[in-house]
Amino acid sequence: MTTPAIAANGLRKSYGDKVVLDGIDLTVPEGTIFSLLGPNGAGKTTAVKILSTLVPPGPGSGGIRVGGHDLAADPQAVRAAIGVTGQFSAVDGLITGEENMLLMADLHHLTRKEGRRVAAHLLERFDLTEAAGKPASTYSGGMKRRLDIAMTLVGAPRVIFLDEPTTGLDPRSRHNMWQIIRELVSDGVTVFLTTQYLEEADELADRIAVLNDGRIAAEGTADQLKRQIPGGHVRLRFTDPAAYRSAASSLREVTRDDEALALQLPSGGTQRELRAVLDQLDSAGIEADELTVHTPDLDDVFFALTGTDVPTQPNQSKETAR
Ligand SMILES: Nc1ncnc2c1ncn2[C@@H]1O[C@H](COP(=O)(O)OP(=O)(O)OP(=O)(O)O)[C@@H](O)[C@H]1O
Repeated sequence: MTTPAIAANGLRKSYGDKVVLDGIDLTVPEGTIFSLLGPNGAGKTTAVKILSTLVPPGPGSGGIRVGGHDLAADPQAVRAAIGVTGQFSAVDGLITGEENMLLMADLHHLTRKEGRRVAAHLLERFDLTEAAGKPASTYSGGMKRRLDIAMTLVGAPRVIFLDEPTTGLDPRSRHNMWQIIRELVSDGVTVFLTTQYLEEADELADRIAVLNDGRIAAEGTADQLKRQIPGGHVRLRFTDPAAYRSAASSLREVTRDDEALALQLPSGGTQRELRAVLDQLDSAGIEADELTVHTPDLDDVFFALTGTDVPTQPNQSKETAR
């Protein structure tokens, strides 16, 4: 097995009396996307700051290795192996996109010629060549995020921390950013992603951890997390109130929504379970006007594990119409 890109044991951090991280373990294999989810204030940014050497871990934390280096013994080597973008953007609005890139090249001690080559290549890759000569303050939100990532890549990091990279972006820019993140990973980079958008974690992450009350409440692939919680059901909708009432009284274990003339029957969503529901409806002579299958999604997981409201979501269909 290869060495993980990130391995943290018993990560702890408190601010005053407030315990933010209460001993969490994180392991991220190389070349994968790991997503840390959690409600506002759960400690996601704190975890990123510790792993990227911006703040020290709390006393009692176990060992932390990032990019193959021990964070306590060799923070310099960790810094050289990582890139961080997100809530604390490095983009300087007063200078142009290209000047921002060249500044990064200087910081990484590239020669003038090499700096220009790398900057031009990355500006092109992130579709910023045309805007390269304009002050970054004139860029749209999506362009600034792209510039920020391009600047991070000047140092050719092997591990990238993306702290809420798409917050505030419109759907098209969000999808562009997802594509960029996928390309980074296909180049072998490891991505540690924090996000408020469950759809984003579902789309991108190989593994997801849900942070709540200072601890990891659950960890796994999106599918594994969804399987951990109940919530699958079949929903039947009627237009005729009499048909609705008759179905409601002849079916067992249903949840009624009298206003919408809809009934909900628990069902795991497998073909076998769905067939059982259909057989039950046939034998009771029930014909609904609409039947939809609902399988638990990450919203349900988040709600079940953190007991908080689901964060703001882009439009997301929870129902699979049949
Ligand atoms: N420097 C600090 N001093 C005191 N408290 C802090 C400091 N930094 C963070 N906190 C507190 O630690 C908790 C976790 O903050 P953090 O920013 O890590 O959360 P988060 O999960 O990233 O939240 P969000 O999604 O809102 O960005 C919060 O209650 C925050 O107020």
